[in-house]
Amino acid sequence: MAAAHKDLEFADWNSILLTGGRVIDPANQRDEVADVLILEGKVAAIGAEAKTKAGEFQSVLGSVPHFDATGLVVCPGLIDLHVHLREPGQSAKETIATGTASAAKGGFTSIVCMPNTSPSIDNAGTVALIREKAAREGVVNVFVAGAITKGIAGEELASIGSLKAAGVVAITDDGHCVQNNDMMRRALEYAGMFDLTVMDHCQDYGLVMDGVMHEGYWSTALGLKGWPASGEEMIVARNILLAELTGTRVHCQHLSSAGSVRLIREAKKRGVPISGEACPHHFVLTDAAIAGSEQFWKEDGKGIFGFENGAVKPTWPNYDTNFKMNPPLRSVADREAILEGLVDGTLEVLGSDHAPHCDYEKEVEFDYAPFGITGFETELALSLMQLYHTKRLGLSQIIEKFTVAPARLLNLKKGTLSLGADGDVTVFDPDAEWVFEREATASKSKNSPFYGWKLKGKPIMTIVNGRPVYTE
Ligand SMILES: NC(=O)N[C@@H](CC(=O)O)C(=O)O
Ligand SMILES: [Zn+2]
Ligand SMILES: [Zn+2]
Repeated sequence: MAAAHKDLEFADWNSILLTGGRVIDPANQRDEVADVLILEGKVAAIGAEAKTKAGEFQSVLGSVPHFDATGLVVCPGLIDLHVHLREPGQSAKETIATGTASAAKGGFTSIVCMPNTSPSIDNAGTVALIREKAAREGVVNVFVAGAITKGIAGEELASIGSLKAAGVVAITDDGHCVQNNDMMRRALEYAGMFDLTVMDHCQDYGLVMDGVMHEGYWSTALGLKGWPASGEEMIVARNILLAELTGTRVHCQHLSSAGSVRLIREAKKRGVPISGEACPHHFVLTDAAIAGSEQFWKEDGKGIFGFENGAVKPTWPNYDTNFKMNPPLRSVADREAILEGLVDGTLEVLGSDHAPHCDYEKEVEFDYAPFGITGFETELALSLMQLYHTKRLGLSQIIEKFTVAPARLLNLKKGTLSLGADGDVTVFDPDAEWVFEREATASKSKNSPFYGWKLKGKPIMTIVNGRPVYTE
């Protein structure tokens, strides 16, 4: 692999020439070996003229840094539309600095942070605070999602117009879910007026109650309170009906169940403005992981993940709180349905739901641990493993779900390598094998279930506005 970049001091530059990589830009239906030139933060040339232009520029302003991307994929900077940065108020878990460093390490150039902070992002002042802080301390582009309701408490609508004016790219009560259907209807009507996407964490409180894992065989075997899939599907169905009623798009976040995929597939066929997102943990793991069941590890160990290498040992009962997230890991059938939804386009975007929590919070009984796991640094590899290395999808289709699809959903001027576009680029090796180590994560929190896993697919360079912010 090329190591030329190690000798260069990139920090002063916002121009770079990437040569010999496989350039995949789904927005422009491009998939070919080509050179890419970023000049002063913008995509300046792709193909034969990249070198010529770099030469011209060079003679005027000195040499343009060069990276040999032969054998690597060069694509528009990846976007993660569902992440928790924990500022303001929860900086023991994560900060904008550490969260964006982890994003860069995962290959992401743009991220959308959720409003369940302390205080929540339900007013223009807090939006401004985060945007200013992100501009100063963040290493990737940070877009902000505002709250639907004040304090994400579900009782009174937030000032949606002023949130939009302050620059939010969407609204959601993520972490919570607006239970009152009329309030959700009004939120959709306002959001429609302001041309703002509404994202929703789909959870019916009555059905879910104090459930901590998927309701099924394993919740019974482990003696843990179950959370039925219908607790998610009920709200997905509600969102479909309200999207239809109001004409405003609703994006259903972190879907985990077969029924949700089925509902969205059917609604889309009728032209309802609805969309869905999948997170790697839901299409890689199942609830049997919480039991540490032999069955789970054997079943998957035979497959692409190579647990037989001894990285992860089945232990019964496991109760590892790093397998606890909202919504929960579900059954094998649910996992398959999420994969099918990704393959047939029902679920058009991938997101991490990067949700950092401190060790002391997670190191308690399963019932008491907070929901959520970190995700930036394993997201690309797990997606490639479950979708590309298993031949379910091609690279271009996967990259689409990480670039142009989320950009379109949120009206972001990102996600393409069109001439003149922002110079955000991700360079990755789809075949590189590596082990995810706890000591290596750039996140402030360590709550991942994937340590010790042998992964395949690795970000090599993350470029934001022409500047490498991460190099392998
Ligand atoms: N997903 C999670 O399990 N946790 C998220 C909240 C959320 O995304 O709903 C968190 O903020 O910790
Ligand atoms: Zn959520
Ligand atoms: Zn979330």
